[in-house]
Parts: sequence; structure tokens; C-alpha cells
Amino acid sequence: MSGKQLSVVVTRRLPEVVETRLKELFDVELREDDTPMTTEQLAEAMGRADVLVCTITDQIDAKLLGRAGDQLKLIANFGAGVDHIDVATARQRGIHVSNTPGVVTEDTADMVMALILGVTRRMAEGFRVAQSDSWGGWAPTAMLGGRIKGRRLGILGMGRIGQAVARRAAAFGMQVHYHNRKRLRPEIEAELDATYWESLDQMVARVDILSINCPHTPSTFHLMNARRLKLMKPEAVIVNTSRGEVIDENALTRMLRAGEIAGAGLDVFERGHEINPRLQALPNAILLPHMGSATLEGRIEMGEKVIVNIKTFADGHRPPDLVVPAML
Ligand SMILES: O=CC(=O)O
Repeated sequence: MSGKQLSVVVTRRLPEVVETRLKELFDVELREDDTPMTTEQLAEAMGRADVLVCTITDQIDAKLLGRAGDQLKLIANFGAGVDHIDVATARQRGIHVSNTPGVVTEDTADMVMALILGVTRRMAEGFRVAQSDSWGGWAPTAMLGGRIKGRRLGILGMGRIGQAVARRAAAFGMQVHYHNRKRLRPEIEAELDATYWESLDQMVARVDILSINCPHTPSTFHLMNARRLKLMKPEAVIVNTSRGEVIDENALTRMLRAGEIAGAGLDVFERGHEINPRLQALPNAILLPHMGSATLEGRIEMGEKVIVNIKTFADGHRPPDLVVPAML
């Protein structure tokens, strides 16, 4: 099938160069305003598209997939995480799901370092002081944070992003520890100079900074539950650029308020963009609006990946970034 015969519906505005390329290649319907589609609009789109290009703001659950037309053959997600898509049900219905791995790695790892430094060096507090008229000038005892050189970093989830974080952390003189479902190959572990912990409990109890870099799946939901959070040292910091659901956010908020965990850098939240006001009120938490992978370069590369996945599929081949339930 040629690309022009494929009807492609895109659920969100994408960078202009990506939209232009999609128009050149496919019979594409682009979104006019930059808001997520309603469930009804999404269902209608799935009733007429051969290919749906969606994002994390679209909940593609079993109910919605049940309303998809027979012509829908590919859901090409613009993003790496696919926890908003019921991949198993899609597969049962013969609908392929693809994503955009790899291209978000470096930008997200940069944001992990920004959050580690931001929290340990109290950048949000400093920013607020400098913006106000209350700053009385430099003082030997003011705004004292902690040095990250020599600190133990625990990486939960040592996939592409976790490994990119490890490389950066090593350059900052941190000691890298990790927990992963599968241990890395010895040569990669040696190259990263990373210490493997089979027991997540034991690792979280020993690290100064914990970075969450695993995807959200049924087995990682609340992996950092109240019991595990309590194992962390009171002076430790937790950083999450993955998915909010991996941490029990209420438990974390309580512990941050009580000083049982020193600080947090969070780019993602358990209830999407509805941030817990008690978390917003905390001076020891830096909160960001899910912008870990938000660079123009990254977004364009994500668009290129989406296009390659659709094009390969249109040419009758398996999309290179096919997501299969066994991967999750
Ligand atoms: O969070 C961003 C992504 O999943 O790509």
C-alpha cells in the first residue's frame, strides 16, 4: 500500500516540520487546536483511521479499542512510554502498536541531572529568593546545599535512560548503583562502573539519591510504596522522570513534609497533570510539568520515528519500533 492510500489521524499538534512531512507522505488529518481529543473524538478517529498517531494524553483502553473500526491497523505512539495504551488488547484485535524509543534518552537523562542538582543545590529556593526583594546578599551560611561528588546514586531501571544517567553521574564523580529486572552484561556493567543490587530494598536503603528510570507497567506500579520509601535515608533525595505511578505519591508527600526524605525532583505525577497541592506547597520538592524529553530536537526525532514506523508498515513490513506485550 502506498502511504497516500493510508488514512492517518494525528491526535495532537506536533512540531511543524513533522506535520509538514506527514502531509507530504500520507493522507493525514492533523489536529487544529492543541488540546487532547475527548474520548468521543478519539473513538471517532479510531473508527475512521488506518493509522492513529497518539500521545500520552490519549487513554487508549480496552473499551475504546472495542470501538475501533476494522480498518485500524497501527497505533503509532508519539512517545516512548506506552502505559496509556492497552497493548495486549490492541494485539488481540490485530492492531499493531509502535513507539519512539531511543530518541528521548539523552534529553531525559539531562533532566535527571538537572533535577538532582536542582534539589541538592536548592535551586528552586534560590530562584525564588533572587526573584523577590528579600535577598540581602551573599552570606557564608546561606543556601547551603549538599555536594553530589562522592554521593551514591541508585538507578531504578537500567535501560537506555538509566544507562545515560549513569554515564553523566560518573562524570559528576558519583558512585553508581542500580537495580534492574535483568542484570546488565558484565562488560556494560564494567564500562559504567555500576554496582548491581538484586534486592531493591537493600539498594534504596543505601543510596543518597534515587532516580526512577523504569517504565510504568503493572509490575512497577507503586514499586516505591510507603514501605520502601521508609527504607530510604532521611537525608536522601528521590528523582522521578519516568511515570508518576511508580511512586506512591501520597506516601512520598507525607514523608517529605515530615522530613523523612530530604527532597524530591518530580517531572511526573500519579494523577497526570493534577498535582497534589500538598506537594506543590513543599519547599524541598522541585516539580516540573512533564518536560523531561521536551527539546525541539527530541520532538522532531520522535516525529521521524513515527513516520518511519508508519512508512515501514505501509510498505508491508513490521514497524521497527513495534511494542509487543511481552516487552512490558
Ligand atoms: O514521557 C515521555 C515519553 O514516554 O516519551
